[in-house]
Amino acid sequence: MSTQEQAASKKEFILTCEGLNKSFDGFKVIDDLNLYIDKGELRTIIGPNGAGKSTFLDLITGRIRPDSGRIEFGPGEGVQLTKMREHQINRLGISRKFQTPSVYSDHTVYDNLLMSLNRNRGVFATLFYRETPADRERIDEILETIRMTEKKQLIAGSLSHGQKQWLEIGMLLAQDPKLLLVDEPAAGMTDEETERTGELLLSLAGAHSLIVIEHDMVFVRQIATKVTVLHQGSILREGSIDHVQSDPRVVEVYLGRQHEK
Ligand SMILES: Nc1ncnc2c1ncn2[C@@H]1O[C@H](COP(=O)(O)OP(=O)(O)OP(=O)(O)O)[C@@H](O)[C@H]1O
Repeated sequence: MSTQEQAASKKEFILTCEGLNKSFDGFKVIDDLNLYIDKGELRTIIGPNGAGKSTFLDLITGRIRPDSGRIEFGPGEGVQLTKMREHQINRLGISRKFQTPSVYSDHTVYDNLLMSLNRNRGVFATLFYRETPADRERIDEILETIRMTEKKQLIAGSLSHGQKQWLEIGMLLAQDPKLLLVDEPAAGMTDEETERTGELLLSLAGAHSLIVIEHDMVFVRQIATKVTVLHQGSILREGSIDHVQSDPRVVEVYLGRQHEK
């Protein structure tokens, strides 16, 4: 689809980024970026180190502000994110999962999910809160989604790296996000964990929209329907995994250099 066609069908997009720019100390990290994410889509973003992938997620979540450009969230006349604060953007339903898992190590898997479910109730209310049957049902549902029902009474600190990552994804799901931003989920995982993570992310698409940043091309192939290749802060190529993997420019600036790392 051309940029004009994309702009014309904007009503369907969960995220619309147009003319986005961001420099650090005069160095352009995001360069006139136009990027559109469909509602329910799982988009994978790849690209060399320093291409601006993490910066792009920072701009969406309000961690940093763009120098210029628009980021709209939601179909139709979306909400303009660029002037909002991080917690306001989070409350709209945009959640980010960083590379390192962050769970409450001394608590059980179940309690971690319960605490996430209660996050919006505030600390004081949470201290004295007893879960309702609806909460228990929701937690059971999430446990099933992340395939950790049998692990629910385990202390989170005793889980494997992969299990911690799935738990954290579950904790984000407890907040019912519309858009999930996931930073290198397969990093540090075994092949089996990587595959399960791919299955999990694929199962979330549709009901949620997802942007996944990843370097592991086996994993990208497993999850990717549409891949965006970011290079020097703008889109180098976009399309199916086969399309981008066979593109000489993508091979030149990224795939051909991966083994050098
Ligand atoms: N807060 C900051 N201040 C100054 N420079 C920054 C800041 N954040 C990022 N950069 C620079 O911006 C460029 C893009 O970084 P970014 O982390 O977005 O790349 P990336 O595509 O995520 O790379 P990687 O694959 O290595 O994570 C890099 O040159 C980085 O050093």
